[in-house]
Amino acid sequence: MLLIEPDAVAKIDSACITSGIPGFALMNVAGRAVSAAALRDYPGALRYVVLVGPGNNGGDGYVAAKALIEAGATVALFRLFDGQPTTDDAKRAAAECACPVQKLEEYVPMKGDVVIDAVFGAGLTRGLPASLIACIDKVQSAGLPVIAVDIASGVCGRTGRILAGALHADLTVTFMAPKIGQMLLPGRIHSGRLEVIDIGTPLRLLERFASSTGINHPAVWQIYSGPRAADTHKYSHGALTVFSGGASQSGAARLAAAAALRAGAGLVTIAAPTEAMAVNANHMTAIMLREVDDQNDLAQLLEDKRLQTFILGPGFGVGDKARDFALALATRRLVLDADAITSFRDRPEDLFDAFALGETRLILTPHDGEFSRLFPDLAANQALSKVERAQHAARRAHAVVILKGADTVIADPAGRATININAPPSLATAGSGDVLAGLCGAFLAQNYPAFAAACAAVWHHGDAAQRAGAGLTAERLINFIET
Ligand SMILES: NC(=O)C1=CN([C@@H]2O[C@H](COP(=O)(O)OP(=O)(O)OC[C@H]3O[C@@H](n4cnc5c(N)ncnc54)[C@H](O)[C@@H]3O)[C@@H](O)[C@H]2O)[C@@H](O)CC1
Ligand SMILES: [K+]
Repeated sequence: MLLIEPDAVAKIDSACITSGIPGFALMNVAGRAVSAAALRDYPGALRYVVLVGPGNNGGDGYVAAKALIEAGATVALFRLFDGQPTTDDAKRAAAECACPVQKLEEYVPMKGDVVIDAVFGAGLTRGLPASLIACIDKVQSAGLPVIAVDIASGVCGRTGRILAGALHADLTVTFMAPKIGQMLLPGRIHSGRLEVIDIGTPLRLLERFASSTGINHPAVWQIYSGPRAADTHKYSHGALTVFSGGASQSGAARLAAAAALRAGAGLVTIAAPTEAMAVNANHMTAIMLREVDDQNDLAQLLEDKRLQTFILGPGFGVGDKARDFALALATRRLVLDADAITSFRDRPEDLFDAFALGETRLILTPHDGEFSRLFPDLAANQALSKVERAQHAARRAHAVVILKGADTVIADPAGRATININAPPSLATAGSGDVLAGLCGAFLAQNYPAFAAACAAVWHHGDAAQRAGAGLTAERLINFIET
């Protein structure tokens, strides 16, 4: 699904005007859509309270207030102090709205009020004024329902961050396409339910100005996921090797391996050190086992050219061995997770250089902590959104980066990115990351390009968790993977 950045809103607006679609016509559709949503969702409201700001977001608010009055509703309109309309369209909308204007400071919440937030939209450039923050506190502590126009005031449409105070909306009526800041946290939480209204912007303009970031969706990998041919062979469906840690840390590799098998990898092998052979053998049936202690053993293993895909990290332990193994695997496809990521803390460029040439074949799966060990400067840069951090990291590492969290972002070195939105909070459970690494390996082994493999893995991870429901454990999650 398309996403847009706040900067694009103004560009689309002026391109519409050039195409003969006046901005005021768009504003009219937008404002009327807000009014319709308010009447539909809150037909029992005693009063609709419209809060308006100085720009076109305020303009939408005047249009909504006018439409609500025409529908016979009781409406009160409060304007941000110093918030006289500044744009021609907003001036016209204000002039056409018969509702008396009061100062924002004068608003006293009453039971039965439904608040419509049309103070700031895509044009918010700095933290909210004190009078608005005070008003937000009043609204929020009165527990009134809030409908945000385009985006909840105070949420940055690019980063999803709160610049200084922000409303919590129950419903956001947004226009053209969702904004990136409505998909990233905490902006997604502040948006409440999101309704996207087509206000008549031509699709060609939307596509021209849309972000290279989209919502993660099966369309990204669909073309690689067709049914297996009748003459299929387990090697043609991907031989995947997962490295196990020592005897007491081998569970993580088994979770990854089991998830990979479930997600369609043809042949899954655990490569374990001698001390972990027995424990792995006792816990596995369909998964093969191979003894690999050191670099010599690994070199021997790599002589088998059918083995093209590897997972290194879950339960593996931090240190030289993880680093040496990763570098030895640099000509193959590799999912680098957990401890193996941390192992490059002191010399991340060794890893990045090793995978610099040829097709993208490295997938990194850091959570925030691991990310900050490999990319400390990007992690500390508060100006960057989570999407931008992942994009910069992917370019630098010549890798697909899965920056995990409740709003996982997947980015590739070419600048493509998706934001995943199907993961329930229950996924924050021990071993869940190992299952994700296994899914990445499974799709990579089935010859999906790295970006498609990562997107598919993250989506199926969330999808399985949704179907598994409450009481989620990593073992249970694997049983709900359906590809
Ligand atoms: N295609 C379009 O572009 C359309 C845009 N529409 C609406 O227009 C909105 C964007 O309009 P604008 O670009 O006018 O942006 P806003 O309505 O968000 O407001 C921008 C104004 O607020 C001021 N401002 C920004 N941050 C401030 C702060 N912290 N304190 C005080 N003042 C601040 C700016 O100087 C500017 O005057 C969208 O969100 C949407 O609601 C709709 O009318 C439909 C069509
Ligand atoms: K708003």
